[in-house]
Amino acid sequence: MKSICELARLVDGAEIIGNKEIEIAGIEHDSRKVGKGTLFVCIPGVHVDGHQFIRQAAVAGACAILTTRRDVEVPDGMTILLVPELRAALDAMVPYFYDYPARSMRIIGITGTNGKTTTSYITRAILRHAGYKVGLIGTIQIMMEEEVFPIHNTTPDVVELQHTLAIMRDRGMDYVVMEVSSHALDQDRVAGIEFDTAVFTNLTQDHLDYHKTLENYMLAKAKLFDHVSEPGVKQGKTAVVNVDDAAGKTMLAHADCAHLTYAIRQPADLRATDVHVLAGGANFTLNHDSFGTMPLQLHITGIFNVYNVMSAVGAALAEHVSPENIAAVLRTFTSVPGRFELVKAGQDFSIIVDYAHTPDGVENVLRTAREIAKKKIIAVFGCGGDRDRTKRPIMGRLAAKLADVVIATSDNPRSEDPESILDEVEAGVRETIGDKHHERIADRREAIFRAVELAEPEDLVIILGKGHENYQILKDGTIHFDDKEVACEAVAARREGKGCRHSS
Ligand SMILES: CC(=O)N[C@H]1[C@@H](OP(=O)(O)OP(=O)(O)OC[C@H]2O[C@@H](n3ccc(=O)[nH]c3=O)[C@H](O)[C@@H]2O)O[C@H](CO)[C@@H](O)[C@@H]1O[C@H](C)C(=O)N[C@@H](C)C(=O)N[C@H](CCC(=O)O)C(=O)O
Ligand SMILES: Nc1ncnc2c1ncn2[C@@H]1O[C@H](COP(=O)(O)OP(=O)(O)OP(=O)(O)O)[C@@H](O)[C@H]1O
Ligand SMILES: N[C@H](CCC[C@H](N)C(=O)O)C(=O)O
Ligand SMILES: [Mg+2]
Repeated sequence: MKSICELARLVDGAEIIGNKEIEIAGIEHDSRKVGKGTLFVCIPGVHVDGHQFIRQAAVAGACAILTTRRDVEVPDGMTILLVPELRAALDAMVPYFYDYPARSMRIIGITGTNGKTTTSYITRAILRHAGYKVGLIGTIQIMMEEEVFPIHNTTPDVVELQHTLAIMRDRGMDYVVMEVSSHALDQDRVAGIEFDTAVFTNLTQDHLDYHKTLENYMLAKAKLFDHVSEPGVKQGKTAVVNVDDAAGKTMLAHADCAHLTYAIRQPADLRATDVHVLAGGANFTLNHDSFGTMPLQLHITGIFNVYNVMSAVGAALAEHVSPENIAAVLRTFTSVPGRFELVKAGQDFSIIVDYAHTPDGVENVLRTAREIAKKKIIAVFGCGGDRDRTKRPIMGRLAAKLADVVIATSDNPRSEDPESILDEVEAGVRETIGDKHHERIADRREAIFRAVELAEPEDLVIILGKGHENYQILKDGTIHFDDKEVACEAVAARREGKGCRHSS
């Protein structure tokens, strides 16, 4: 509980209209989450204006609203906390409301186009093996030790994030490992968080719909390193940076703290040498002054995962985890849901489900697939709607170049027409295809069934873009959809000589 006056004092120019004596029991910007004594934050969003939900919030128990609009109408008895700028007000008030939870735990933030989720899972495993209680916040879910909670954004907004951190603190987490998306950095969702270790994985094209240029996108990522540089209550902060990536330099330039660099191709503090990518994993040697050399046989494969391992090891070293604990986890770590995940349904060919949804992701994953494939690669992939359109033909080109059979399909079309997305994907496919086998099937289920139907013994069917997702977002709503489930159904249907429509 905090008094509304306390909250108002945090914001220059704030004014309380109505009862000044009220106590605030919670802060929410979603009317559906409001309870008794809540301060309801009215956000004019992209889709709807939060001011429309004031009455609903009042019925649900909200005692006050936070707004920038003096002319707003509220039910009798409701207090208005009027501020000049909403985001700045939230950034000041919400961490204060929860007593700055991030100050009581060590926080590891991971940014970069690809590899954040994978790095976060490996880091979590290492820290837990070292005996710490770990919270995780990222694309797939929120975790507090073994307990799992749903999540809607990779990095939640400041209201949900601070609330989550407060619960983690109250449950005694020593560490929080969190993915920090470029949207979150641009929108200050991580305000009030003092990071102990900030990790940069890589920067390649994505989200140009939002950031417009790669430069803006890079500078948004660099804000994580501005955060880690800010003076605060924490000691011993470190920036862990991939210096094989050209943007690594920019991240380091923003990081006024200790640096721990990692690379395969460049000189760096932490290096992987003698890298061999195999079907079931990758063998390499890790080199760092603190332990000399560490020979490893990973159970996850692809050069990109060697980089993800180095990000996680860099974070663990920055947090002074012993090399023995690190090695023990790397030798046993098997998978991250939906990332290069093998689907075993008794078939005589391989099926892999992967979350590659950027040009770099598609390229990395298909190159890895090529290294391990015994026969043909049949790739099923699409591009999300309401997202960076410029990546569509590029992903089409890469799939056509690196797979033997391409089946272009829908990812999450969201509000867009699936066929128009496919037109843009196909433009890239056609440029590159030569005489390769190419099909276009908008229905993702049919596309997966078709790939399975086409597969011959020892082929590799690779289904890209949706990984762990168990839904598909269509214009008319969201349906249950799970690539792994559908792939298993397709194998079963093929065995029984049935088609796609018979087994749903
Ligand atoms: C562009 C963007 O960042 N949009 C975010 C924004 O949504 P919005 O502006 O559309 O909000 P809105 O739906 O119009 O709602 C406005 C207000 O009305 C409220 N409302 C709405 C309905 C209702 O019944 N009652 C109610 O009170 C909402 O809670 C909100 O406060 O505010 C929402 C609440 O915080 C976010 O969930 C939403 O993220 C959307 C879902 C999104 O897709 N974001 C993507 C682009 C994103 O942020 N992605 C990155 C990951 C990228 C990566 O890892 O590659 C991420 O961190 O997830
Ligand atoms: N280090 C990497 N470099 C390039 N591609 C990668 C890397 N790690 C993973 N990938 C590819 O990107 C996909 C997504 O990986 P992951 O979920 O770890 O990334 P992410 O950064 O969390 O993505 P998102 O931004 O959607 O949350 C993987 O399924 C794989 O295809
Ligand atoms: N964090 C990414 C995830 C993309 C996943 C892909 N399946 C899609 O829907 O485009 C985004 O929101 O752009
Ligand atoms: Mg992620």
